[in-house]
Amino acid sequence: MELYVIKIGGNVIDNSENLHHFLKDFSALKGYKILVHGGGKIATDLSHSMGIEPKLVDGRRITDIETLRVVTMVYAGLINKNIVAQLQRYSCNAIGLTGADANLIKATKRPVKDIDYGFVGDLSDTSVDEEKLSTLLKSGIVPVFSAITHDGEGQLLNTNADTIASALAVALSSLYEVSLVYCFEKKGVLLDVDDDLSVLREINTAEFKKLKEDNVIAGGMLPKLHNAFQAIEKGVTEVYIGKSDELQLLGKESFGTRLFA
Ligand SMILES: Nc1ncnc2c1ncn2[C@@H]1O[C@H](COP(=O)(O)OP(=O)(O)O)[C@@H](O)[C@H]1O
Ligand SMILES: CC(=O)N[C@@H](CCC(=O)OP(=O)(O)O)C(=O)O
Repeated sequence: MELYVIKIGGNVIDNSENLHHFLKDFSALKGYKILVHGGGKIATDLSHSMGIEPKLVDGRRITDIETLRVVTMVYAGLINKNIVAQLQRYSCNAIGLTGADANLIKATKRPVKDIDYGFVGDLSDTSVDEEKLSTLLKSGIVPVFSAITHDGEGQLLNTNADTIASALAVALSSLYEVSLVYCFEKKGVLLDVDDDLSVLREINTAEFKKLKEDNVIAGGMLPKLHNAFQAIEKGVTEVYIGKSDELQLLGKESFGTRLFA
């Protein structure tokens, strides 16, 4: 049985027109599906307006207790519930979740090494309860995960949404043929970040390494591809990175970049 795990990034969520276009196409996808959303840009903007200076290291947010409050409100509240309401409008019976709900994703607070990331959760191969998630899917419900997890001891944790999508895809690979799709505002992995026509239709691990060395791939694309390649190594059937308003092209050659081992 096939399952789509689709992640939508913060730049798309921040643009209501693009978000609606994406959610309409997501609703129209047939079969089992899970949506994972970020919202980093909105959390950053709101932090600024609350006088809390956002700090990110290699795309990961340093999450002190104040920041944890902001991201919980923004990701698990505002964004998650809006997305669920929009999906209901398109007759997609979604349920909005954090990892704490039904204990679906348990994380471990990142240990302090050179940097103290604060309340940031890391995932392991046993973090996801795939059996319980599968029960939800089989009852016709579409899970929508925000970037909030928990440690099982009462502590909420902020976890990168790309990582959550990858961990869900890997865990559910034992039960489904999983396609993991990262949707964002560009056409895929680009040779020139400002030119959508420069999209690479395929990349493998060796090419990724070379593109990294040549600084063709940078910023948020680095952890995204790292998560994506990990998913392939751990048994996910197919992984794509592509543009949020082209989801209807999924399964055709013209959608985004496909990753190979
Ligand atoms: N080679 C590349 N191809 C596409 N995007 C790239 C590339 N290198 C860097 N990027 C940047 O990575 C960003 C995506 O990462 P990020 O902002 O973390 O995504 P999201 O929040 O949607 O998960 C793009 O907006 C783009 O500016
Ligand atoms: C720990 C950590 O960095 N968490 C992320 C979670 C949100 C996210 O991943 O959002 P995008 O997909 O929009 O980047 C953050 O707070 O930015």
